[in-house]
Amino acid sequence: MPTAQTADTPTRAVRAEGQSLWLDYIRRSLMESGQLERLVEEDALRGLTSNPAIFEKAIGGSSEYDDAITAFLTEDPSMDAATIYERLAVEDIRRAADTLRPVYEETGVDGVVSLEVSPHLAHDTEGTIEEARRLWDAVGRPNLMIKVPATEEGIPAIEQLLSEGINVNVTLMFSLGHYEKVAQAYLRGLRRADDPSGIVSVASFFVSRVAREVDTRLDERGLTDAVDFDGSDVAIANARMAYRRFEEIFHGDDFADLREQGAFVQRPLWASTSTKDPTRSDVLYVESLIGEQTVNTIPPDTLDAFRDHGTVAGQTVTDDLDRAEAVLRRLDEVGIDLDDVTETLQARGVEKFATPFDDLMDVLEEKREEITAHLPDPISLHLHEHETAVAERLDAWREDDFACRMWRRDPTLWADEDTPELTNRLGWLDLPESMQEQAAEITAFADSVTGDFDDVVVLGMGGSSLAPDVFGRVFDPADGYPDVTVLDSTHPDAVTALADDLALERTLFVVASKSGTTTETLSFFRYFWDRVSGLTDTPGDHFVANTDPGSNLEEIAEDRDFRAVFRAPTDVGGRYSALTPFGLVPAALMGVDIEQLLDRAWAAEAGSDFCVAAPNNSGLELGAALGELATAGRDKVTFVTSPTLEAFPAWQEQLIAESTGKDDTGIVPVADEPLAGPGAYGEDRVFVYFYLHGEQDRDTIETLSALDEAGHPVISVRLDDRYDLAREMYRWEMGVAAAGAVLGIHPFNQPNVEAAKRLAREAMQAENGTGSDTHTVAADDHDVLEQELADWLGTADETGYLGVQAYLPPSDETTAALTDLVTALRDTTGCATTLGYGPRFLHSTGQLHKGGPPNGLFLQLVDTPDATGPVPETDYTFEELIAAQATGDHQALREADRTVLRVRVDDDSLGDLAEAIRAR
Ligand SMILES: O=P(O)(O)OC[C@H]1O[C@](O)(CO)[C@@H](O)[C@@H]1O
Ligand SMILES: O=C[C@H](O)[C@H](O)COP(=O)(O)O
Repeated sequence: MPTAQTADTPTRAVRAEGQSLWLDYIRRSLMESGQLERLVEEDALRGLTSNPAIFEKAIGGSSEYDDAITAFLTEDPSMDAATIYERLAVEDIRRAADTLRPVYEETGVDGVVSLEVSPHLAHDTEGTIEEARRLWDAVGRPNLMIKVPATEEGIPAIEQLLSEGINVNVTLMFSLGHYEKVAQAYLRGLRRADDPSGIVSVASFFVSRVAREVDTRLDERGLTDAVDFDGSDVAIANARMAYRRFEEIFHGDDFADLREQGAFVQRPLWASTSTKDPTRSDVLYVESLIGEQTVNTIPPDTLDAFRDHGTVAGQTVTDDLDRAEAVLRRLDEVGIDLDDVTETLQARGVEKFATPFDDLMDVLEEKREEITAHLPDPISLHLHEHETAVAERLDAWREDDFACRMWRRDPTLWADEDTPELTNRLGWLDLPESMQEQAAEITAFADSVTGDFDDVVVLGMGGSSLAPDVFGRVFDPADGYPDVTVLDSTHPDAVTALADDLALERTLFVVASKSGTTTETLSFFRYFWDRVSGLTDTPGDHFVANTDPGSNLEEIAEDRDFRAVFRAPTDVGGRYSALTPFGLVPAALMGVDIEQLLDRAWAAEAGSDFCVAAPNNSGLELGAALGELATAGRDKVTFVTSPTLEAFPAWQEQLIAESTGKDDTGIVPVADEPLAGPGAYGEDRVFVYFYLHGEQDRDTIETLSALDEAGHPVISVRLDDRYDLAREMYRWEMGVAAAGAVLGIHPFNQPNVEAAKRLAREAMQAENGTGSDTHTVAADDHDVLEQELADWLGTADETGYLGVQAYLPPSDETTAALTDLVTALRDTTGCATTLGYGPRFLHSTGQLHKGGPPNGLFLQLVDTPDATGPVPETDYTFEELIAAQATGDHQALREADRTVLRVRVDDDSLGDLAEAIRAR
C-alpha cells in the first residue's frame, strides 16, 4: 500500500470537502508496522471499520496471529475458538483505537474504530445488546463504535445502546426505508441518553452490493441494453436520496432539540464502496458520493486507486438529484422492485458475514487443535546450578536404557534382583489403560447408589485414603451426588464428633485397606458397623470395601454382605494407588468423571512412556531433578499451591516421604508451612508450586520469583482444570520412583512403619500402654517446658528439620494453631518443618522420621481426650489405641536415635507453646 507524499492528494482534498475517509480493513501488522499511523498523517485517514469477513482474512488467512493464539492456549488450553477470536479482535481494535485516538481527541467524531457484533445475533435484540455492552467494556476505549445491523431486531438494540452512551455504527443498510428507521432510532436513543453530546454514530449505507444486484436483475430480464442506466446508477441514486433525507432530518426541526444539547449528527457512511465490476472505474463510489458530514470507508486497494487517480469534484453527493429520482422511477417502471432488492440484500448480508465468521471459527478450532498438541508441558523447572547434574543424570539414564528397563519391571534399577516388594509393585505404570474397564463398572455402581446417600465416608489410612481426601476437597460433588470425607484419626473426640455429625441412615462407608489388617481402619469399621446395626437389619447396605483380593477385609465384607467389594490390583502399593479403586471409587461416588481422570493420567503416561528416552521423558526429568537436588543438599521439597489445590500436598507428602525416607537418606516434604521470603529459608530447599489456571495470585508469584532469584530451585506446575490432578499424580509417581534410583533406595517398601506398629501393639498389651511412664512435659509447667524446649531446640541442625506430631483431634482451629507453631519453629531455627496429625502421619511421614536422614527433631503433642469410645468387637478403646500409637512411635523414634520431646497440651496451650518458641 503506497502512501501519499504530498499534501494535495485526492485523499486530502476529500477531507477539505468535509468528508472523512476511513479504512475498511484491519490486521495486526497494520498497527505493528506503523502503517496506520502513516495513513493518518499522509492521507488524512480519519477512522477504521472491520467486519467478520475482514477478520476472517486477517486471522484465518495468515500465520500472523499464531504466536498470540499459542500464548492464549498456553495460559488456557481449553479456550474455545469464539473466545480466541474475540480476544484477538479486541486486541487489534484497541491498538487501532489507540493509534487513531489523537484524531478522536481533535474532532470528537472521527478517529473511531468499529467492531461488529456476531452476525448470528442479527435477529436477536437482547443478545445484540448484551454482546455490544460486553465488547464495549472489553475494548474499553471511548473511540470505539459497535457495529449493529439495521435489521428489524437490530433497530431497538441500536436505540438502547445509544441511550446508554455506546457509540454505534449501524451496518447493513440498503434502502431509504432502512435509513428512515435508523435515523429515528438514533433520535430516540439520544433523547433517552443522560447526555447526548459526545455520542458518535454513523449509518452505513451499502452501495456496490445494490449495483450488483440490480445489474443481475436487469440481466435476468434481458434489460441491460434496453435501459439508459445500470446498477451503479441505481446504487448512487439510492445513496444520494438517503443523503437528501439526512439533510432534511439533521438540518431541520427534527434534530433541533438535540442540536441545542450539543449532540452530533449521525453521519451517513458509504460502505461497500469498492467497485466489484471491473468494467467500471475503481474509484466510482468514492468520486460520486463526496459530501459534507459523510464518511466513506474503503479497503486498501480502493484507497490506493483513489490516491493515485481519484478526482474530487466538489459535493458530488448532491449532484443531479433529478436524474437520481428519474433512475429510480425508471427502475420501478421496468418492473424491478427496489424494496425487494434491498430487503434481499439485507438478509443476504447477514448470511454473507455469518459464513466467514463460521469459517473463521473452524480455522481457529483447527489451529487450536494443532497448537494444543504441541503445547509446552505445563511444568517448568528452574534448577540454577543443578541443571548440569540433572542433564548428566538424564544422559546417563539414556545410555543405561532406564526408561525401557522401568517398563520391563527391571528391579536392578533400585536394588538386587530378588528384592521383595519391588517388581510386584510396578503395576501403577499402566493403570491409566488397565483401569479403563473397571472404571466403567465403578461409575455404574456410583450412579446406582447416589440417591440413597448424602455422605460418603472413607475409613482408611495413608495411601488408602489420601487420594480420596484430595478428590473430596478439590472437586465439588456433582449435582445430586454425596459429599466425600475421610476418617483417618483414632482420636476419640474426632470419631465421636464425626458420628454425631452424620445422618447415619444416609451415609455410605467405604472401608479401604489394601492389607485388610490395618488396626485403625478395622477399628473405624467396627465402630460404625455397630452404630449402623443399631439402625437397620441390613447394615451391609451402608458399607463398601476397597481391598486386595483374598484379604481379611474381603472376607469380612463377604461375610457381612457389604453393598459392594472392589478389588484393587495387587501389584500396586498403597501410595501409588490413587488411580485404582482406592482413589476411583470415592471419586466416582461424588460424581467425578473417573474416565476423564484416567485420560489425564494417560497424557502423563504418554510423556513418560515405554522407552521415551530419558531427556524427553517428563517423569524421569522430574525424578532426576528431585534426586540430584536432594543429593546436593536441597532435600526439603516445600509445597505451595493455589487455593483450590490446598489438599494436594498431603498426598505428595506420603508419596515422597514413605517412598524415599529410608536407609538414613530421603527427601523431606514440607507441606504445611506458609510461604515466606528468601530470608526465612536455608540452602536446603526446593519450592514446588501447583496452581490451578487462573488462580495464581500476585503475592505468591512475587515471592516465588524472589526465591528463584535468590538461587532456590523452583518447580511450577500448572493444572488447567481439576482433572489434571491425575496427570500430576502420575507424573510425580514416576518422578519419585526415579528419584529413588538417584538416592540408591528402594522406593516401594516402608520398612520402618512396621516397627512403630509392633511397638504400638506391645504398648496396647502392656499394663501402662497408654504411655504414663513415657517422659512427658505438661505445657502449663512453664519452667520445665522452657528448659526442655531449650535443650531440644539446642540440638537442631540447620540442615535438618523439625517434625510436629499432633495426636489431637483434627479441626480447622487446631490446624491453624499448629501451622502457627511450625512457622514459629521455622522462623526461630531456620529449619524446615513437617506437621502431621497422629496417627495419620504414621502412614505418611512416619517412615521418613525413623528411616530417613537422621537429622530430624520431633515434638510429640498429646492430650487428654474428652470422649471415650470402646471399639466394638475388641477389648480396647479409641483412647487406648491413640495413646498406644503415640507411645509406640515415641519408642520407635528413640530406638532409631531420634530426639523427641513429648508435651501434653490442652485447648489453649498450642498458642502458648508457639509464643514460648518465639520468645527464645
Ligand atoms: O491399605 P492398608 O493396608 O490399610 O495400608 C494403609 C497404609 O499403611 C501403610 O502400609 C504404611 O504406612 C501405607 O503404605 C499404606 O498406604
Ligand atoms: O462497514 C463496512 C462494510 O462492512 C463493508 O464496507 C462492506 O463491504 P463489501 O460490500 O465490499 O463487503
